[in-house]
Amino acid sequence: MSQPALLVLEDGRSFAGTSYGATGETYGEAVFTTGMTGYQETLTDPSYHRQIVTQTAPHIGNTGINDEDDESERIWVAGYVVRDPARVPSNWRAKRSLDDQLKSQGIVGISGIDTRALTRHLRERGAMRAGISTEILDPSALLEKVLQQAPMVGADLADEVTTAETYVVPAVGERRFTVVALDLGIKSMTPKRMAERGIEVHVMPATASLDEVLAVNPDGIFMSNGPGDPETTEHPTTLLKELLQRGKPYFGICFGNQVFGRALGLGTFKLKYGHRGINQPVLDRATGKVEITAQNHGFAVDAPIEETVETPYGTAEVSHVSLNDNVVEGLKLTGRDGRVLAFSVQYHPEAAAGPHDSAYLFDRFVELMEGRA
Ligand SMILES: NC(=O)CC[C@H](N)C(=O)O
Repeated sequence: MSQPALLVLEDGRSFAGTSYGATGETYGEAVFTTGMTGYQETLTDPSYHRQIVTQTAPHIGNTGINDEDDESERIWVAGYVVRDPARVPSNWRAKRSLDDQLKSQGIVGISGIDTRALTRHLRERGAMRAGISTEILDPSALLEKVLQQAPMVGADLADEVTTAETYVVPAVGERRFTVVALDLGIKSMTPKRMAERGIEVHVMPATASLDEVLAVNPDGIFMSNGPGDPETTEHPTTLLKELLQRGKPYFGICFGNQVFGRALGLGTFKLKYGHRGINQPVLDRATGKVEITAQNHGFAVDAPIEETVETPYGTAEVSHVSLNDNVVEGLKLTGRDGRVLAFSVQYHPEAAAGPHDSAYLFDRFVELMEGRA
């Protein structure tokens, strides 16, 4: 039997719908993603921790849940909003339905609401706190609880998603390089993309010390995607400064781009409603090429696009920009001899789910470690 559910946004707008997934109540930042496919990867991406995710694609759950596509060991979204869930999943890899998966992991969702109206509202007013409940069905009572929640600005969440212990993803074939990947909420596809290129990846907790990192004698350093406000990330930023000082090649993705920006002395800021989806156009300013990229970020680096920035480690510049709104999508650090020392992107070259236009960036990381970049 379908049970009623209520979604309330912090500005008082509310949507009445039907329970989807687990019953109960949940709170988080309401955001939307424009991915037409890849809901399994979205749900299990640790960067969505504490976010209530709305899918703009109206029909979700068609291919069920399989045993291969998880990006981590659990669903991380705080809540899930879909227009019209599939009643019967159908795919040769499907092991169970999305509804059952949400239920078994205790993820509260809502269906049957006008997700276009919700998305337009978030686009006009910005991402904001929200709550979903199957128990409190009075909008003003739920709103009261929404207003008690902590906002995303100022949220330091790496410790809540990072690995407890270091683990090693072995290189496929011959080991050519050793990389330390600081886990700020890493997606499982990222070390796989490196391993495919002969990189042995030591995935370390977000709290790993400089000594622990150097003990592995890494050829390169990587920092992952992850949830929360980059302005709160003190330890990874300090660690990265120390590693850049030592001339370690660096590659960062998403949160790793924001940490890199901060290590270079740049600021970060919250975007109105962020970039989430697998159809986001990005310009590579050096080549003039456009990539269609997978993205999931609510914050961005504040850097001058046309100018270079002198830093203690070299010259920094914006390498990639969003073609939708000119937001910084990549950074590059160059030494006095013109060689690239470190780089990062705000989007997801591991692209799970997503287009593979940006896979070349993992090759660029290899070239960086070979001293050829
Ligand atoms: N996917 C990510 O790494 C997101 C980074 C950061 N939490 C943001 O929202 O911008």
